[in-house]
Amino acid sequence: MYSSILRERSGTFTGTLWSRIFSRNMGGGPRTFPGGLNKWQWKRMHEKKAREKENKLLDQEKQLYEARIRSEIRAKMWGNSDPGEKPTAKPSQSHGPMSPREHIKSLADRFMKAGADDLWNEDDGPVKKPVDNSNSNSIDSSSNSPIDVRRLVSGNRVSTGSYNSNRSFDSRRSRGFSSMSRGRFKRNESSCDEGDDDGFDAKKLDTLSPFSPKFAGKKEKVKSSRNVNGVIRNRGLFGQSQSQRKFRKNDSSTEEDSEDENDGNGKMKGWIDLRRTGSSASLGNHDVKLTKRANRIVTDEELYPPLDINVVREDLSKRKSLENVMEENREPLDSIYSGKRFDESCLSPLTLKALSASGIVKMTRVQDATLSECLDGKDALVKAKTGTGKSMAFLLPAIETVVKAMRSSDSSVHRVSPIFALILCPTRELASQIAAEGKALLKYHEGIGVQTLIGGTRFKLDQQRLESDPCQILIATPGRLLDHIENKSNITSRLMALKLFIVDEADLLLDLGFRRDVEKIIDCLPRQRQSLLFSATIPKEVRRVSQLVLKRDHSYIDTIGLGCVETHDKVEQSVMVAPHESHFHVVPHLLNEHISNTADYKVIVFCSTGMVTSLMYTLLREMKLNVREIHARKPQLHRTRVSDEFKESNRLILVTSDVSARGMNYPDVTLVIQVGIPSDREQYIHRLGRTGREGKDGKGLLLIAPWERYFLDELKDLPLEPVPVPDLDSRTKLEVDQSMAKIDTSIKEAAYHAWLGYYNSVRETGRDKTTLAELANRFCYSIGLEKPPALFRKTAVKMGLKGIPGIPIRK
Ligand SMILES: Nc1ncnc2c1ncn2[C@@H]1O[C@H](COP(=O)(O)OP(=O)(O)OP(=O)(O)O)[C@@H](O)[C@H]1O
Repeated sequence: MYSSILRERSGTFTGTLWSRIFSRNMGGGPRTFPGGLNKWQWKRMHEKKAREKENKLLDQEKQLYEARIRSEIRAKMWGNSDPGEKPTAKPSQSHGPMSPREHIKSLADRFMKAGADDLWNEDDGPVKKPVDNSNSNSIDSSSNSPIDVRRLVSGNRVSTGSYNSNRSFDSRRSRGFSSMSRGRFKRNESSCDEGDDDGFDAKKLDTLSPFSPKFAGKKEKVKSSRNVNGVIRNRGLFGQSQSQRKFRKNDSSTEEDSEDENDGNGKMKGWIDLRRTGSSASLGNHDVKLTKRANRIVTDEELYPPLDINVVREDLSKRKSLENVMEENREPLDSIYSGKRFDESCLSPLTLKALSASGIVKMTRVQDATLSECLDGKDALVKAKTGTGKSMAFLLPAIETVVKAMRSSDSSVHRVSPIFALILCPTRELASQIAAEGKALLKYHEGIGVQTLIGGTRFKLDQQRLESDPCQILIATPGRLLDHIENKSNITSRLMALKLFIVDEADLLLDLGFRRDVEKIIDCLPRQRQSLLFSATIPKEVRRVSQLVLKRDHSYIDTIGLGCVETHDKVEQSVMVAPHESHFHVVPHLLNEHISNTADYKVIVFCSTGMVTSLMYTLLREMKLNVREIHARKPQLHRTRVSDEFKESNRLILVTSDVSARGMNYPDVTLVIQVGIPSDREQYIHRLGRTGREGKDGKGLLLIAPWERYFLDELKDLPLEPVPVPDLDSRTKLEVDQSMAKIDTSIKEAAYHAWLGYYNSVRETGRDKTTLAELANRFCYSIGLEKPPALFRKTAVKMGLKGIPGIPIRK
């Protein structure tokens, strides 16, 4: 479904993780998985297993840590750093720590080397020599004065003023561990080791032993044993000791700071800080030497250092909340959104501002899947379900292309103002709708304009409009654009600067009806351009002819996925098979039923042709239903007005032909009724797609005659439920008959001719002309005509109906 994003490049499928998983698991492979699981159950099962595994690993890590602490403490008790060795009575002099002076000198040497900046970390700072007040013989007690390592080793850097400690710390931090991994590292690295531990406080121990519950409650005891020698190994590198925090606050330490550290609990800090002055990388071998400290006596308290269970809890809760945040951001599998935000993309700030002004934050799956590819300038053929934001998916790259082109192009080079992005779409209403969306996205981009070139308006007015207003993005229907190209308006020269060519509803525009026009338009465009084709349906033939527009190495981005249904799960689909004669009775009945069950109803009724639409509209209007009509025979002004009205309102019925089937975004349509078979499977999907947009619910009903059943074969992979023909009460029947009787005969005759023309053009029904004539006659009687109206001879010849019984010809 949505989350399966398949990319095909030059015949090979590549792409995101999911596309790879699906291309492996789904593409040509089984649709169900062991245990009869479907792919989502299979995926969820594996995600759960991964989580469990991760938790198990964390537990193991804790246990290992505890074991390690215990074994090291045991070793200290025996006076040997290696738990496996025999206990020794005296500390080994050969492994004693180097003196602080030596240590600092080695650090200084290392830190002063060219390019050693990045060896500094936030722990580099004022340290002082630890005071040996117990049995340690390994520390040089002669030097008591505080030592600022940074000052010591980087005097010249400080004096030149080029060293910014804070900046250095931040950059270090940003390169370093995440807080979680730091935390975990801290636990692993902070083990007890031999060495001076004078002044070593319980807080330090807290961070050392976070796991074993038997250590809890020993804190007080430890406080009383501060004079016990002991160093926390590497703790200074990753732990958050008090002195570190203090140091971070004021990295150029004062004498006062140092004095504080010299007394009481601060005694050991000096030594710890000294150890903290370099990363393990910076310390190199010196660090190794330091860890091999003289043995010392370990008290009971130290043997069982207090476990701060709160630290563990905090760690775990942090981890949990992180998981929760991730879980929250994860979109449900049937959501149209991907979870990615627009501000994570590289759209220009003004576009982002416009998006957020419209309340648009998250990308839909198709936008997420295509945006980076489109912004990279690659050609793409994109397939995504209806109402999932394809228009925005191509408008955003169009805007960014214009922004880039305007930034780089010298306006004096162009004699005429250039059009950088051209969008072709099949209908006038769709062009206007895309233009409106484009204008909203261009709200903050001054000097960038979007214009339409659509039929039904005056040619001259088009030209004036194009010249007076800025227009770098042009949205056009093929016929009208071709008119302009062929009439040698300056559109051809303006198109020479074109960078991006987009074809919306690409399968329709590359189909025979439009292909000629599209080919002629392409001939006028520069060859060096990016091209994008979008549609909710892309049959195989269209993939083949897409080469007309796209480069050979284009991407194929399919957010629906191989083998997945192209319609929305949330849209209930049903089919009703009723005799043709009863269709004009059934439709009002269904509408009345829906209206009484749905407070805010909004219904679209699709009819096969404009004239049949007109007849249906007139009938429903006669029956006092709140109804509007749009079809190609209506003047453009009427079409625009009705389209806008239907967008804004509810409790309205729109009767329409296929002019409204594609792309039209009428929000919150509750029911789509298709009367008679659509021209093909794709058209069924697009008509149905007027409901259930933006992930909402919807209903669709296909009403066909028994002889149209063959068409269901084309939809057999879609979840269509057969529903019975309703019992029509005599009152409704009478009401329909009376209303039909009131309708002008010319409307009915036109409807008959249109009906005949439509079914004659459908391959399956047009083959057998005699049967077609019989069916047409039945239709004719069902709409209240006494006899079929005659055809013009020329028309009959064209349709292959001349001489067919039941088809009268005009004398
Ligand atoms: N990221 C987004 N967040 C919220 N709403 C969005 C987003 N992207 C698009 N929309 C809205 O979703 C609606 C449907 O979008 P659009 O008409 O582009 O769908 P479509 O995929 O082109 O449909 P069709 O296949 O019918 O042409 C529009 O109202 C649009 O403004």
